[in-house]
Amino acid sequence: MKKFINANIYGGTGSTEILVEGGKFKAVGKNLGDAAEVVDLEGKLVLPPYVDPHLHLDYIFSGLGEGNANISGTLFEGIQRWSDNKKALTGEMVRERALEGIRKEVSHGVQYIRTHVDVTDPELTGMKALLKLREALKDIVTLQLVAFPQEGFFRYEGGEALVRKALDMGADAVGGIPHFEISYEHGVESLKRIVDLALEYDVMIDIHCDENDDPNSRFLEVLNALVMEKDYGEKTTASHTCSFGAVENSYANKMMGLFKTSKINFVSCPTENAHLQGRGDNYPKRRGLTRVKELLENGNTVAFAQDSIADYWYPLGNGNMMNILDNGIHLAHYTHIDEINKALDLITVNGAKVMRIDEDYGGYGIAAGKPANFIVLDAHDAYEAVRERAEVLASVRGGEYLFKREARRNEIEHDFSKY
Ligand SMILES: O=c1cc[nH]c(=O)[nH]1
Repeated sequence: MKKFINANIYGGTGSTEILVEGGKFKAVGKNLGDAAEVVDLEGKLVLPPYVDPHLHLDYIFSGLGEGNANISGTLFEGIQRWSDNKKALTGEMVRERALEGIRKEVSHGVQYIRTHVDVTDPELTGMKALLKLREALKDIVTLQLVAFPQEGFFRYEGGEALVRKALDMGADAVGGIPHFEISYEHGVESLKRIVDLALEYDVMIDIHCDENDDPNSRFLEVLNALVMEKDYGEKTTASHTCSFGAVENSYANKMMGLFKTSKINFVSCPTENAHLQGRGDNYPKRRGLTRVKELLENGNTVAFAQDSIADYWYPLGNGNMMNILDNGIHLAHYTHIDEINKALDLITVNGAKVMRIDEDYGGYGIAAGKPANFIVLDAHDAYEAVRERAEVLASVRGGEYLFKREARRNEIEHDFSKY
């Protein structure tokens, strides 16, 4: 039995001690009694592990070594360049890239990743490699795989059959990209078939949806209607939905009521979409984000995600979810003190809801009976953590350290008090 004392547990329960046994939380509270090993957390903030609910592990570093890998900085150039490049893709390349991406994310406190895997490839190279890693790495990180037809469910010849094949192989969710199909009708039809597939295979849905600035791009409306009718909103995620940040309020207000009914989830990728969107604008220039704050106020789950690391869509990124959060709350004006105090939800519990970790993966959160997975930040409360973009000092999985490091924040030696 191991006891962690002097913890400041995120969410304000007032509990300061955590008892761990057999890889699970045995108790969370105060004065919990003796344990063979006692770890003093010195009042640091303890929270469930970071969740990255949207990452392209098969693309990571594909854009490195090419200078500016995407000259226009647009989604469409990214897709074209990837399409050209992926012809040379091997399983070993995917394995190496994904492992490096996972290593980075885990070193920043992530323990749960939903990765979209491009299945518009007759060999399904990415899916095969990532299925192996999902199993091999399960004690370190939970990987959830989305069968994602990057070049189109219909637009890519045989796309639909490849999505089905990936589901047969064991993908956890089905994806789509209706705004990239060749017409609005094709996009709508792709969504209908994707929802049917999800019901047939009993898997979650995660759609790259309206990743553009076009206020008339209405695939979110269609997706929402389809899953609302089937009562499947809680198992569905609309990713990106950038165009919803460009629509008129009168339309958005109508949709908010429907989202409330369907309970559909949203994933926003603040750094990626600030980079990719607004490229056709002069000034004023759109921010590229969906209506994060308003959707949260509406009661829908919204989570932030990294999306890309040095690939054909985005030249930066390092798997640090605190960086994503910092960018996201600025771009979304989620900066009232009450919002900052709960902003960590966007990279923890909200992502966990999107991935259904509590329901389908044995539990998420710091409570008795759940897997003893948590992280410790170099801060004493949530406000300090977000303001300082606090570093992750430790990541614990199944009660054991994945890593532990010394705080670096105050490492400067100079004595400023003398001035
Ligand atoms: O943002 C992204 C990244 C990869 N692929 C997409 O379609 N969109």
